[in-house]
Amino acid sequence: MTDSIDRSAAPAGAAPASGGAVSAGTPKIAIDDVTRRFGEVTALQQVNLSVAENEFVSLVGTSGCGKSTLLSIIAGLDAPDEGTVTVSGRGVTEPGRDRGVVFQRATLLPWLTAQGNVEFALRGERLSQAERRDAAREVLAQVGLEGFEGAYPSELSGGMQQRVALARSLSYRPDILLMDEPFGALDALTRADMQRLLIDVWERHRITVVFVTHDIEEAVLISDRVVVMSPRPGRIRAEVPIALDRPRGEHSREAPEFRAHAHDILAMIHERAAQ
Ligand SMILES: Nc1ncnc2c1ncn2[C@@H]1O[C@H](COP(=O)(O)OP(=O)(O)OP(=O)(O)O)[C@@H](O)[C@H]1O
Repeated sequence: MTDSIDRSAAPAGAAPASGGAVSAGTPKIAIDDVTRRFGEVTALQQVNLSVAENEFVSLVGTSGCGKSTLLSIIAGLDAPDEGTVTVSGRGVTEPGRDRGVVFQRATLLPWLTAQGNVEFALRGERLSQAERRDAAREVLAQVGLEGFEGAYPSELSGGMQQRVALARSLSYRPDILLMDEPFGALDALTRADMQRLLIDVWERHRITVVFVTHDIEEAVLISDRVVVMSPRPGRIRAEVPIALDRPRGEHSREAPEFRAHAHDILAMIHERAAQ
């Protein structure tokens, strides 16, 4: 559990860190008292977090506060030493096609085209070759890659490669998208394009997203809720519901609430880092 000092220190507008109480209804993702240690390092200590269906939640915090570890545990790529994670009411023990994962590097298969990479992800589905081809084309079009189906990864820019990675994860229609700094390696303009794309995809698919980022403005722009983590040991410091109208876009940055949220979250991170 988050300690009482953390709760009382949360600025106005920040909900105290908590378990299932924040999200209404049955949580899509429930993280209960999760602890993960790597030798002497406690990457996560008794972390509690609920994510509602269709919610967009970002994890922010200084380097080493356990964001990637938490995401890996939800993905089933890592397991907690203590505590439980459930997705749609079922305990997570391994990766599954209900959860798509997008990392900072696109990790595409270099010998396959964009189309081939998406089709490869669909190989486990019961689809005819024609259905697989059509499904891949459709999802590539959704991420703005119409006309680039035949391009190989080496022929695509970093942003386009990330679009293919996103298409690949969306192709098998997961309930949940887990994204670890997916735009971290992109230049500022491409990053802004990708943020717009992700907002569009999320609004269209109404998928549940957990998104790790170092960029606080990015988190505020796209999230329903920003979870602020603190390091050594990794814990949830506060949960900040983002009071910005949707649909979001560049105009959202002009809203006074945008500045206020970004300011508050930055203050929380720095305050903790200085301790
Ligand atoms: N496989 C591992 N073996 C040993 N230590 C690990 C391992 N994975 C993570 N850690 C440690 O656990 C802590 C949390 O790491 P994690 O990568 O989850 O943090 P993070 O918040 O995602 O950091 P960053 O923002 O730099 O990616 C760090 O101290 C890290 O060194």
